[in-house]
Amino acid sequence: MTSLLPQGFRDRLPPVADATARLEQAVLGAAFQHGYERADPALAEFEQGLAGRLKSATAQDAVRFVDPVSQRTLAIRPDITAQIGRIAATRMGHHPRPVRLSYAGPVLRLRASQLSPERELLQMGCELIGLDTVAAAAEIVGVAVEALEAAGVRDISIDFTLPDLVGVLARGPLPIDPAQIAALSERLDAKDAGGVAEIARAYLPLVEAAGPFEAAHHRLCAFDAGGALTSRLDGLWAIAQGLKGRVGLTLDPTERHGFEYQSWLGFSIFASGVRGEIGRGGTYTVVHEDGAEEAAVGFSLYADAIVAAGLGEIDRRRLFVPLGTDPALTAAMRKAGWVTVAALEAGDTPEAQLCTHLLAEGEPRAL
Ligand SMILES: N[C@@H](Cc1c[nH]c[nH+]1)C(=O)O
Repeated sequence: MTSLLPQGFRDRLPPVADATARLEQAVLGAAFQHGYERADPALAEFEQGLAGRLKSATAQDAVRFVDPVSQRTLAIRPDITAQIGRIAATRMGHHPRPVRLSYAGPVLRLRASQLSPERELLQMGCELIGLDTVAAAAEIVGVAVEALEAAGVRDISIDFTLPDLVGVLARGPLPIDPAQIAALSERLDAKDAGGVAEIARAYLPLVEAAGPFEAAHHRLCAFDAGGALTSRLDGLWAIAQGLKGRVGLTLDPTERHGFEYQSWLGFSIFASGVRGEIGRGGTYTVVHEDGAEEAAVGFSLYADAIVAAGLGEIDRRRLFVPLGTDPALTAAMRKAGWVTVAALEAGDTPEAQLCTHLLAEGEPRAL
């Protein structure tokens, strides 16, 4: 046997599994305090219901199978956001707007991305359905930051992007052949100046626009000759002002990676010491059963990257309780917050039980 699990899958063992559960609790606890109540969508659902739920979402990266019971194709969720959209549009369709929901659970990807080899990930987040205003987006970004802070993550930075930027410019002040929008977006995302120039020279300043937030924002404002981007740029500025000094802020207006269905606003979340992003979010459109569209905004965090970097982890203190100790004393220790590990045999040792402390003469002693 070469490996126990397929590529991209792994078991979470102690202390990682506990750290992950604590992280989830801290994040959802912070969200709950902002009025985001938890929804727990199904692990799999009809592929049709999932694929078309968010406007502009292309064929999802979902693992599919034919359900022997319904004889229909089911998809295992690759992203919980679309499921929350479905719930808000259907069973909670009559709920007053905006609807605020949180979630946490495993998602499954057909293929791993270049950046992360994992195919099963723990995704957690919040979605606000019914609004995609500056106030709504500012709340969502603020909750994401607060949730991460509550989980012990420090040195957070946020990279904003304008996912529909090229489309807006192409349909407005800087027209290009609609068939070339995708190619142009790709080259801008790759910062391929030569490739951009081949399609439309007018877009070249966007290659240079990325960087620290304020400077990048000024460059974009100067570029925005026709005023087509004014409302987006003003909104972005207002959102960033609320975070200034608290988190690092950058702006990369043509970043497209991972932003498939987001509309006017997108953002990636980073933390120092973690390779790659730990979360993403933005505004998007939920499509109802009757075709009606509804604005929304949300964020998702990926727990494994955070835990792997040792962030969000709490001290692992374990108190070894020798054989024959009064159970009432052990119970009092737990009440005082200790993790107690009882010896069950005479030869047992604190070392064997990975303990950091020993209960001796009624007191915990550090080892
Ligand atoms: N679910 C998206 C992020 C998102 C949440 N809400 C809106 N966007 C992702 O994981 O990339």
